Amino acid sequence: SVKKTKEQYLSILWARFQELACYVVECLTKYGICVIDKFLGEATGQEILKEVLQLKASGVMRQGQLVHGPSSSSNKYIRGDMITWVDGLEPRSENIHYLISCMDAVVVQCASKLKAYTINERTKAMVACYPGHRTKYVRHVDNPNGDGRCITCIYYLNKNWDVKQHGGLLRIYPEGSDQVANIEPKFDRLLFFWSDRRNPHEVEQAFVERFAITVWYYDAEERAEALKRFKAESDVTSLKKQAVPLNTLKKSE
Ligand SMILES: O=C(O)CCC(=O)Nc1cc2ccccc2cn1
Ligand SMILES: [Mn+2]
Repeated sequence: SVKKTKEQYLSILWARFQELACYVVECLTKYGICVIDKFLGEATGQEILKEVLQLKASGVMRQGQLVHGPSSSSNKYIRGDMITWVDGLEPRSENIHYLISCMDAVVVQCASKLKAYTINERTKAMVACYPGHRTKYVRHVDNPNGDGRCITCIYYLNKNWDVKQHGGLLRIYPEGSDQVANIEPKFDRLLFFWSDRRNPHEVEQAFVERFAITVWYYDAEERAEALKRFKAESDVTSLKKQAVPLNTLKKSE
């Protein structure tokens, strides 16, 4: 019956995410970075790309604002990405929602193996487009001051990407090492890295459109600390609003 096959499908998916999680935890622990290729397969990746292109066509994507900078023309020389935040429940976003659920399913399995963290929340998904014409993102740290984010998870959507022609290479400079990680923003590629000062990174100038979907996962303890600190400084509800509990593919579902 259909129900049977759906349950079988989900249990196969769940077993695969358990396997992936072991690899992710091993890589993160050893290198602080982990790349998984062919995460969802050609067809699903294609559907997600279609939904992202629709988002772009709908005009909701805005110039990425610097966290602490006024919006000025110089921004595009610091970060040229156009972004929009989605929770995947928007109309015509079923495949983006599926991607986020799969990211959550892998991270939930990792969480139980990452003793140093308690990961139970994440941001919404940030859909980013570098419009090309030499837009880039200067070297930065995602979470330099302990705002609670511990893992950055990026899914790339760029078919037949060739860095030599198209640019857009993500370069990560792991702290304390003279090695640089050069990550090509390849289609259906999933990337994890620690969000803190261990992983300064930059996006080299892109000559053609470059799409990615990013989710940041919170460590409960660091997040609680940050909220306490922010309570003194600003309206905490805005920060509270940003956190989403992980929507995992329940085994029983
Ligand atoms: O697309 C990539 O390969 C990575 C791009 C990247 O680092 N994006 C990014 C985007 C951000 C948006 C808001 C706040 C912090 C942010 C930090 N990093
Ligand atoms: Mn970043």
